[in-house]
Amino acid sequence: MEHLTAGRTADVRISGLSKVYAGGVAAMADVDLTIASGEFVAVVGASGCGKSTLLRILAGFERPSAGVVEVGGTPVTGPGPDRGVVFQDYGLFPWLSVRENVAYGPSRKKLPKAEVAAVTDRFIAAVGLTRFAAKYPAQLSGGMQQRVAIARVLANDPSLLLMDEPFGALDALTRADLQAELKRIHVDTRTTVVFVTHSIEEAVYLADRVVVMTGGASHGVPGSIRRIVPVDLADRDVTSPAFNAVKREIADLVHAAPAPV
Ligand SMILES: Nc1ncnc2c1ncn2[C@@H]1O[C@H](COP(=O)(O)OP(=O)(O)OP(=O)(O)O)[C@@H](O)[C@H]1O
Repeated sequence: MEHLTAGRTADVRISGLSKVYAGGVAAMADVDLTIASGEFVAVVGASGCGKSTLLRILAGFERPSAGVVEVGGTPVTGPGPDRGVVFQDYGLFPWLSVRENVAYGPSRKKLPKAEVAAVTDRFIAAVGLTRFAAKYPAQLSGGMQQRVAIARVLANDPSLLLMDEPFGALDALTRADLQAELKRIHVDTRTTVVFVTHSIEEAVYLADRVVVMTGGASHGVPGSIRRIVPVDLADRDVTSPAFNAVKREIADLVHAAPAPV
C-alpha cells in the first residue's frame, strides 16, 4: 500500500456548545473542547449522550443552539469541503465505479484531468483497492466499501476528518484491518480526526485523546463531557496490561451514572 504525503490539517475550537432540538430535546449543554491540528480524538459515551450531535455540528449538518464552533479559525456555518464525513453506511454512489466514486470530489474542483487521475489512483492505492478500481459498490464486501468511502473523503483533502461509527457494521477481523489502515493513513496525512465509536478498545487503539461523554435525554440531563483521557501509550498492543488499564479507566467513566444537575 502506498504512503501518502501530509495533507491539510486544522485545529478545532468548541466553546460553550449547547444543542436543543426542535421539540425541546436538550442533546448537549456547555461543551468545551479544543483539538490541536493533526490530533486524533475519539468520542465515546453511552447511547444518547450526544456524540453524533457533536459530530453533525462540526460537519455543519446541524446548527448549535449556543456556543462557538471553529475549524481552522473559521466559524462553522454549514457543510464544507474542508471537512470530510464518513458514516457507518458507506454512502457510496452505487451507479459509479470505485474509481468514479473516489474521483467525484477532485473532478468537481476543475483540476486538470491528469491531476484528478493521479489523486484518485493514489487514494485507491492507499486503501489497497487498486485491483478493484473498476468494480461497482455492490460487487464489494462491506469492508471494501468502507475503504472506498474513506478514500473518497480523503481525495478531497479535508483538514478535518469526521467519522461516526465508521467500522460499526464490519466483522471483527475486517474492523481490525481498517483500524490499522486508518492509523497508518493518519500518520501519513496528519489530518485532524474526530472519531465517534461505541468501542472503547477501538478508541484507545486509535486516539491521542479519548473524550468521554455522559448524560443525555434518557438520563434527564443534557449530554456533556465527563472527562478527556489522554492515551499515553508507547505502543497500542491491545493485549498489554497498560492498554487494558486505560480501557478500564474509560469503561468506568462511561458506565458511571451522570452527575445530578
Ligand atoms: N434530529 C433530532 N431531533 C430530535 N432529537 C434528536 C435528534 N437527533 C438526536 N436527537 C436526540 O438527541 C440526543 C443525542 O442524540 P445523539 O444521536 O447525538 O446521541 P449519540 O450519543 O450519538 O447516541 P448513539 O450512541 O445511540 O448513536 C438523543 O436523546 C436523541 O434522541
